[in-house]
Amino acid sequence: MSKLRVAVLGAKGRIGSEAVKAVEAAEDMELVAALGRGDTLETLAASGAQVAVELTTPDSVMANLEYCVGHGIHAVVGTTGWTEDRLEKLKGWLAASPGTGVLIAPNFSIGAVLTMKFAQLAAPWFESVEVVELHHPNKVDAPSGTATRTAQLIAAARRDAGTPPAPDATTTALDGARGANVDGVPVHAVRLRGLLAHQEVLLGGEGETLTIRHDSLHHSSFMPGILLGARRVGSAPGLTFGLEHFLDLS
Ligand SMILES: NC(=O)c1ccc[n+]([C@@H]2O[C@H](COP(=O)([O-])OP(=O)(O)OC[C@H]3O[C@@H](n4cnc5c(N)ncnc54)[C@H](O)[C@@H]3O)[C@@H](O)[C@H]2O)c1
Ligand SMILES: O=C(O)C1=N[C@H](C(=O)O)CCC1
Repeated sequence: MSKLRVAVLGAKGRIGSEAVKAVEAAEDMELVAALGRGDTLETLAASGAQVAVELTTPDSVMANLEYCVGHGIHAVVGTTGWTEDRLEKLKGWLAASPGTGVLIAPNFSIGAVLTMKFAQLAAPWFESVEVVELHHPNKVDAPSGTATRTAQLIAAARRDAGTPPAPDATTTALDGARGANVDGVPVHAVRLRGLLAHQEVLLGGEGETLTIRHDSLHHSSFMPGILLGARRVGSAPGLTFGLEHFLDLS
């Protein structure tokens, strides 16, 4: 059987370099290109890549995806920075390239995907909910893509269930003291040397609290999700947002 031809964008980065190793080690895949900043995207088409794994930076991801989708190359995207505007633009490119698939995964680790699922399930049952994400200090964006998505899913679950807003008597606060407001859910971002990627969802009700915590201790935690995404994305034309859709969790 022929191997899946995979390219990695952001190949010299923290997660990209790990993805290069994972693709090289996968028996059903061939690494056909490994691009860093400044390398020409034409290498992708010339290499015959079927899937591009996009692990660059929020300022690079759109141009890379425009090229991939325009050339019918499926993409598995871990890069953060997704706004409604960006998603609409991407959907426009995909509409013009029927058959091409893009998976955007705010987090490729199974534990983080399950954290989001558990948080969604628990959110309507507690008066209060806040998200704390903790990352390495080299991370350029805050809050994390995972925390933003988690808060959005929590907010949607509470809205669907008719849960009232969380109580909060704060009338005076230093800027930022109550975190960022993501769809009404406070999200707090910690940057600390020694950490990689961690998240807590704190839920509180009368006389009880529930804490859902996930820790990615090594970039290897993201690799099974990336490889799964690369294997599945070609059979999922259009945009898929969230690895859970390939895990049959939703
Ligand atoms: N979804 C997930 O599970 C997951 C996990 C970890 C990191 N991330 C995200 O992945 C992205 C990368 O994270 P990182 O920690 O590896 O960052 P990093 O800065 O270590 O790596 C990014 C790399 O991309 C390169 N790059 C920038 N523009 C490029 C371009 N146009 N073409 C090719 N390469 C380019 C940079 O030079 C750098 O080497 C971030 O957005 C991060 O939040 C996602
Ligand atoms: O290290 C990073 O940067 C990470 N980014 C993603 C995010 O913003 O959620 C996933 C976790 C690691």
